[in-house]
Amino acid sequence: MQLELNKVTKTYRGKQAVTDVSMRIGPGVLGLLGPNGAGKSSLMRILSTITRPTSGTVTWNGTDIVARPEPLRRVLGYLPQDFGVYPNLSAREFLRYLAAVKGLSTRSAKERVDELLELVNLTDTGSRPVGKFSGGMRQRVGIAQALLGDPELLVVDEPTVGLDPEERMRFRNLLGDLSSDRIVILSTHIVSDIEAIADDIAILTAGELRRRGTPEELLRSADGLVWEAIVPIDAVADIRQRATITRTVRTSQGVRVRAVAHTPPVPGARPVEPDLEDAYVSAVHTPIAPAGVTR
Ligand SMILES: Nc1ncnc2c1ncn2[C@@H]1O[C@H](COP(=O)(O)OP(=O)(O)OP(=O)(O)O)[C@@H](O)[C@H]1O
Repeated sequence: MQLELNKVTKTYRGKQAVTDVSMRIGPGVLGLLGPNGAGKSSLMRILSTITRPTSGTVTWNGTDIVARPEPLRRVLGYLPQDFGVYPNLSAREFLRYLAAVKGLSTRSAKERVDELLELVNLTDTGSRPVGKFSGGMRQRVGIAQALLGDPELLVVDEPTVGLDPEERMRFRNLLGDLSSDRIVILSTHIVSDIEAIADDIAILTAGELRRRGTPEELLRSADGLVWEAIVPIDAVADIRQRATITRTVRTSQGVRVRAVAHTPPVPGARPVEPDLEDAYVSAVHTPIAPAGVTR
């Protein structure tokens, strides 16, 4: 089970959305992290064979997915960012309909849909119209439809947008559970979405792969770049000129500022251990990946 990208580039009318991305992806959860407009959806649409790369190649177990998309499509589950439902159908009807479109026989569709409703915890609400579902419930229908064919490759594009904190957590756990025997690629701009479940993280900015590694490797890449200081409130704007602020907390002595920078952003700032959020910010704001971090 291996997906390999080699110098993948996507250009829309002269504008580059993805530039020269090369990665080898194996089983487990790959968290694709990047700010809005970084090219995550474009990359995921390419991996899902919805869009072709402008140049570069993608292979699935050695087979080029542009020249021969079928082997990948047979084992692919895809939850797009703008997943649409038929609001008047129940979750059960909707999933059975999609199973029929996928070519499952009526009998196996019935069994598979019941199994999936159970897996995403919608058995009790499976007969209600999807239009009446909360965002989290709809996303769970989305995951169920992506799992209809028991995919080896599951691609989910920003699945936690619009979910409340509890739904986010449930959704993350579900994706984590699904990753044991398949490749799960999950895109997000929120570090905490992938922190607990991704053993492999790729950070994309302005179409380019800035970092790739395990959470530990990414943390190491931000070593020596994270600072904390307590400053008067009117000094915060000044720090912002010299560093990327990742957090501010008001305290009785002033504002505790946490910032990413190559040098102390104010005299007396103390170096602190990076967390994944710091590592992400430093990757986005540091143009060149240190040696050894890009796989
Ligand atoms: N079909 C398209 N036509 C023209 N430009 C596009 C198209 N799709 C994406 N883009 C542009 O390509 C760049 C990357 O967009 P993409 O949607 O891939 O990024 P993203 O990281 O998924 O961001 P978001 O989370 O905001 O969707 C953006 O500048 C976007 O405007």
